[in-house]
Amino acid sequence: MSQQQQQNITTNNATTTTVNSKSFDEYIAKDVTSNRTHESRQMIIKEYKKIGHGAFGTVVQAYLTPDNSSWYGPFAIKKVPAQTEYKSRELDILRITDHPNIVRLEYYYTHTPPDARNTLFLYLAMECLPETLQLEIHRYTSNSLQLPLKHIKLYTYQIARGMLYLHSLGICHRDIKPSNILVDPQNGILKICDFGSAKKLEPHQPSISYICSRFYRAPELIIGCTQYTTQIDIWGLGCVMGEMLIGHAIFQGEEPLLQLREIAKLLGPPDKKFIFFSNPAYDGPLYSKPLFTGKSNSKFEKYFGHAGVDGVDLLMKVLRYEPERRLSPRRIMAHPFFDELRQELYFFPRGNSQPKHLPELFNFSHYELQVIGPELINSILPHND
Ligand SMILES: Nc1ncnc2c1ncn2[C@@H]1O[C@H](COP(=O)(O)OP(=O)(O)OP(=O)(O)O)[C@@H](O)[C@H]1O
Repeated sequence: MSQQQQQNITTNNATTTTVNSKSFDEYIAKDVTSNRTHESRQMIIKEYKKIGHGAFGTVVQAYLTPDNSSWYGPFAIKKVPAQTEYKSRELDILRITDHPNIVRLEYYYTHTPPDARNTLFLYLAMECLPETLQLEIHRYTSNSLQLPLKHIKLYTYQIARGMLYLHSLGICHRDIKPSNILVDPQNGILKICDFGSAKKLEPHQPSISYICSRFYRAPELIIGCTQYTTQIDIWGLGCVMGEMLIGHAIFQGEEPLLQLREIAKLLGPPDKKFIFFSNPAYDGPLYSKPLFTGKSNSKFEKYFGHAGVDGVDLLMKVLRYEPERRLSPRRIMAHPFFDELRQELYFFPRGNSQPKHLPELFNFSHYELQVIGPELINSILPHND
């Protein structure tokens, strides 16, 4: 690379990164608002590379500069069509959330790209993590390997901690799946991302049931329930944990209604009462005849036995038809499956023969301590004996 092609960039971590300026797409945004100081100013945005795209927009890695000399980033910038009549829920939620396991919004702005025929876009500049959990799972399965159990514990615990925070604010993510979970496999940090489907659920207010990606949809959503709770995310957590254990999605329905059949293959047939209370008008297939002989416990043991007794126990307490019987996030965090994280401080990141310190898992804020409550805190915190 020639001297002219190179450009030194000082990131907000005060490190210097050399990037190939040829691949940059550059533009000026007039009102870039900092989510830390709430001040707005003009900035130059240099897009570096595309790192993801989904149903609602694209995500690029980019750097920001107010003066062409100090550079901030890299950020993951998500571009979505700006909703002019009503405000973006994703922006509203990201602006108020502040938690180690929730992706952090650093800046936001609107801008009309030259090729967009006057369409206004909203840009969300978030902290950038190197991978999604989907990619991390794929790395292991494509090499016929299993994700180490300690990594599964580390990731599941952090999903539950992120959910504890979100749910305490009444926010339901509504699209929990491995591609919406960001990880840094080298330090074990996990953050939940993509709040494009998230909503603050109000008691007794209906919400649409056609939400969440098919393989991760809770049974009450499949049945058409519109008065669901944040416990739909707990179902998603169970599906993600199961996927980390077996290397592929655990319930792979070929079409929406067949999804319930896949669930019945593991849990047994759903109870009539559960169907009625989820949606009295449901007229889809019931799968009321057992699809296997024997007990559901032995099915769990057969598929997830390598998670150990505690792992199977946790999964069975999370993947339950009745939402109110699924464990809450704080009870998940207190489950003995995570005792290893409370006892041993180190883990081996992928590809490392040297152990590394686990990320901070118990640095609870005053708010989190209140949400956890005095009766559970001792089961969650590590013991010094
Ligand atoms: N903060 C981030 N750091 C790194 N990569 C990210 C970040 N945010 C998003 N991505 C990447 O971009 C992808 C799409 O982001 P996101 O899920 O927010 O968009 P979406 O349009 O809602 O997608 P989908 O329709 O798949 O839910 C993610 O799966 C991930 O690969």
